Amino acid sequence: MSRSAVHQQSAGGVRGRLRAAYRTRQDRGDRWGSADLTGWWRDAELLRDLGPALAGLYDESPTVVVGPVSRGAMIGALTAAALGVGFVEARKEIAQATDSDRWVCRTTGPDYRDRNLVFGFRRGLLRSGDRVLMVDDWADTGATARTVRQLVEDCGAHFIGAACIVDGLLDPRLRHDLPVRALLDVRTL
Ligand SMILES: O=P(O)(O)OC[C@H]1O[C@H](OP(=O)(O)OP(=O)(O)O)[C@H](O)[C@@H]1O
Ligand SMILES: Nc1ncnc2[nH]cnc12
Repeated sequence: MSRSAVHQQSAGGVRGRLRAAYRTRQDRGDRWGSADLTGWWRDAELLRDLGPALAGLYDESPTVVVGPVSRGAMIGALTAAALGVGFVEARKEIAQATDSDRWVCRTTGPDYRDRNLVFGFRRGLLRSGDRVLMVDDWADTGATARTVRQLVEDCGAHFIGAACIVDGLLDPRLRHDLPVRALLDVRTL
């Protein structure tokens, strides 16, 4: 059985527990409400099991994990620890320390809140031979995942794909094209 097939079996329990701990916060008259993910991080067993479950979404072994701040960085670090590889934050504030401190930066297309955000990290954190797994909690427009993919490719590294907790992709083609894999489909929450 492949690595992802083995992991997918054990991820079955994680999926059920994620659904049970998820809440939509909604006032009367509010059509959509907002997603409350805090229960996922508050549950010690879920927190322990999330990294291995996300790590198992792809068979290809990464050499490094990249996670966009803030929630992508938190669960990205859990996933990197489960895989035994290092972790790179994709930061929203570019904090170049000196003129010689080279960063790679890219601006997203409109994200789920219609923002164009600048993401980046120190150029030296990725090598051209790296195989990179991106981790995030949620994919919606895919703008964040697309931008991280560009940053990885700017470094000459290989983008394996995005491993997310929730697939809420508005454009289903991105699932294959980026690619994006997730533990939960938004319609099952
Ligand atoms: O597919 P997209 O439309 O790009 O949306 C996905 C991004 O949106 C959320 O981040 P958010 O900006 O809410 O940041 P946070 O993790 O700091 O809360 C989420 O963590 C993803 O990074
Ligand atoms: N609808 C949503 N709820 C919470 N986080 C998100 N990130 C992107 N879309 C989101």
